Parts: sequence; structure tokens; C-alpha cells
Amino acid sequence: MPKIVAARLIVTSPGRNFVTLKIECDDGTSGVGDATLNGRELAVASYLQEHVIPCLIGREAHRIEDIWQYLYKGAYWRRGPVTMTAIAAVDMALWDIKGKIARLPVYQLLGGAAREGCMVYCHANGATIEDTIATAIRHRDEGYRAIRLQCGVPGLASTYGVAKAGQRYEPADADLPSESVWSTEKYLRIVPQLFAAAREALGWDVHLLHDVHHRLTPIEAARLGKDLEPYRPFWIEDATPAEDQEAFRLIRQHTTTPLAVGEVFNSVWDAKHLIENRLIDYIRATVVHAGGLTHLRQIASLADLYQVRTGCHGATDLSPVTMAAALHFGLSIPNFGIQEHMPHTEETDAVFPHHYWFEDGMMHPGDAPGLGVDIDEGLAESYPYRRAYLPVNRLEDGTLWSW
Ligand SMILES: O=C(O)C(=O)C[C@H](O)[C@H](O)CO
Ligand SMILES: [Mg+2]
Repeated sequence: MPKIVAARLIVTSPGRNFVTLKIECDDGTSGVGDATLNGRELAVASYLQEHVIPCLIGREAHRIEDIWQYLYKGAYWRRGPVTMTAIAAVDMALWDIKGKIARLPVYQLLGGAAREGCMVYCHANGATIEDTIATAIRHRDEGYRAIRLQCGVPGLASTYGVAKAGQRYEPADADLPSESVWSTEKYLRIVPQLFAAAREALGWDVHLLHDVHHRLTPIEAARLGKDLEPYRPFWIEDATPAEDQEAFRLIRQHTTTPLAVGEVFNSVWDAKHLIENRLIDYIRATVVHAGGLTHLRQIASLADLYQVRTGCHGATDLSPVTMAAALHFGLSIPNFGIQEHMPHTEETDAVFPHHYWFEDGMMHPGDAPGLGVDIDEGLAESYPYRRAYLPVNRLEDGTLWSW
């Protein structure tokens, strides 16, 4: 049985920060795991370096479940984004190692392909409705079958999901948190207009999605859901902050627009009430922030009992290692719904050579043994870490609000 002899962290910033864990075994096999927590990268790196790596040395790499339980129960302090991201990195690297030793892609170890590929959604954003729709048309022509629409809000200088003129959208945009101003009233006027224009321009054969990004109260979210019903959105996401889980019952009572929640969740316990009470339709927990493949499978299994499907988070702050793991996961589970796909920059793709591919609106993890993604450590070294924060958000009167 291969034993873990070394584990090290690679922190790199090819345009944005990524933390990667590489585990090495005495038979020469190695595996990689993503440990990136946007804006809090070094907290996870330090947790791994100081508290996890010393416990890994000498353990049998094949005992994934036991190592998971050891790191979770053995820490005494459970859950939380830093802990669960660190455990996820170890878990991904161990599945990668197991696949390489078995000479099988990870999805085969998880039960094999349950579908031909994973339907993905991309992002269309623009300062105006017209700009957003022009981008959506381009993405549809590239083959995407599902597109998330976000547009600027007249009267607000910036909003979540919309890039500055001529730039790619990247939320961690400054050395210290930048501040944006938010108006629910202005926002609720524009989004139904965006969806009406999108159906007019794109027709009905493409799925349309929208991310509220935690900014509405339950009754405002209910109104948005109702207003969007005529345009049949695939989902609205994070309609209200999910700490207040009963709030989703109120939203549900008013609208049939499907609800997606959970990109900030890190444990099945965060999702249990929402799932068991049928308060959501899609669970967005991800491999990297929810304890790796081992724990995300548990979340998906619970969700499957209640006909809740997965819609894993896949923004650019999740590295190509997570993207690969998400595709192995999505291909193999019974209740896959959709996977977010926000392509990485060329610099990031070069640092993380990978085998996954996109065709005709679907992605596939490829058939390389393990996760099918690696890290070019020499190239990674040429992009040193740069501190970067997510913005904060305030109402027009200065009240701090959810970003
Ligand atoms: O991709 C999404 O749906 C997001 O909401 C992206 C998040 O803002 C981003 O990952 C935060 O780091
Ligand atoms: Mg989101």
C-alpha cells in the first residue's frame, strides 16, 4: 500500500490566487488538490502547513475515508470554510493518487459515467441589457445550452457579476476590499427587463440563469421569482442569505421559479434543512469548499432523496483542479443538474495543464488516470501571491449589506 511521504503547498497567482496541495507517496505517485478560498487563501495554506500536513506523513494514501474522518473528527473543531477547504484539498489529492495507481479516471472509481457529459452554464454580463444579450448570443453560438445573465443596474456604479469596461469579470479586485453601492429597488426594476429582452433575442431553447448573490430580503426575492416566471428561468441563485433557511419557505410560497443555493456551504449540515424541507431545487456546494469528493457525494446522496439536483459552483476562483474534480463528480452521480463554467485565463490554464474538454454545451473530465490535471510548478513560481479581497457592499445610505 502506498504511503504518504511528503506534502507541500504551491501558492501561485497567474492573474488570481490559487493554493494547491501536492501529496507524494513512497511509490513515486503524486496527487493534487485545490485549497483556494478566495480572499482568505493564506489561512487555508497555513492550516494545511501547520496542522494537516504533519498528520499526513506515513499514512496509507488509499485510506481516503479514514483520513477524511481523521481530519474532520480528529480536529475536534468541526466544519467552517477554512477547515473544510483544507480537508477538500487532501481528499482531492488522494482520489487523484488512487486513480493514477488504478490507472482509471476518478469518475470510474466513483461508479462510472451516468451520462455522456456535464451540461455547463457560462456567464453573459454587460453594462447594459444590450451588451449582456450580445454576449449571450455569442455564447449560444459557441454551443452553450445554458447562460447566466447579469447586467449593470442604471444608477449604480457597479454591481456583482458585471465586468468593468473591456475587462474580464474577476470579483477579488483590490489589495484591500473595494466598496460598491447597492439599491434593491433599482435592481428589481432592471432584471425582469433583462429576461424579457433575452427571451425575445434568444428564444426558448437555451436555459437562462441569474445570481442574486445574497442581496434580497425573502419577500423581495419572492417578488423577483414571480416577476421572472414568464421567462422560465432555470434558476435564481442565492436569492437571500442562506443562514436564514426558513426564509426559503416564504419565497417558495410565492413562486415556482427554481431556487439554487449553497456555494458558500461547506458541510451537509448547512444543506440538510433546505433539502429535507424541499426549500431548494439545486444545491451549489462545491468539491473545494465542501470537504472534497468524499463529502460532496454525501451531500448529493441526501439531495437525491428529495429530487434536489446539483449545480456546483465553478467560478474562476475555483482552480482547474476543482473543475476537473467537479466534472468527475458530475459525470458519475445520479442527480447531476448543471455545472457552472467560467473559463480560466490562458495563464491559469498553462499553470494547470488538464484533460477536461468542452463540446456542444457539455464538459467531460477526460480519461486520463486520476483527476487528469497537474500543476507546472516552475511556471507557478513565476506568479507570486498577491493579496486580493472580494468587495464589500453598502446600501445608498451607507448601511453595510451582503455583497
Ligand atoms: O459564480 C458564482 O455564482 C459566484 O457567486 C461567484 C462568487 O462571487 C465567487 O466565487 C466568490 O469568490
Ligand atoms: Mg453565485
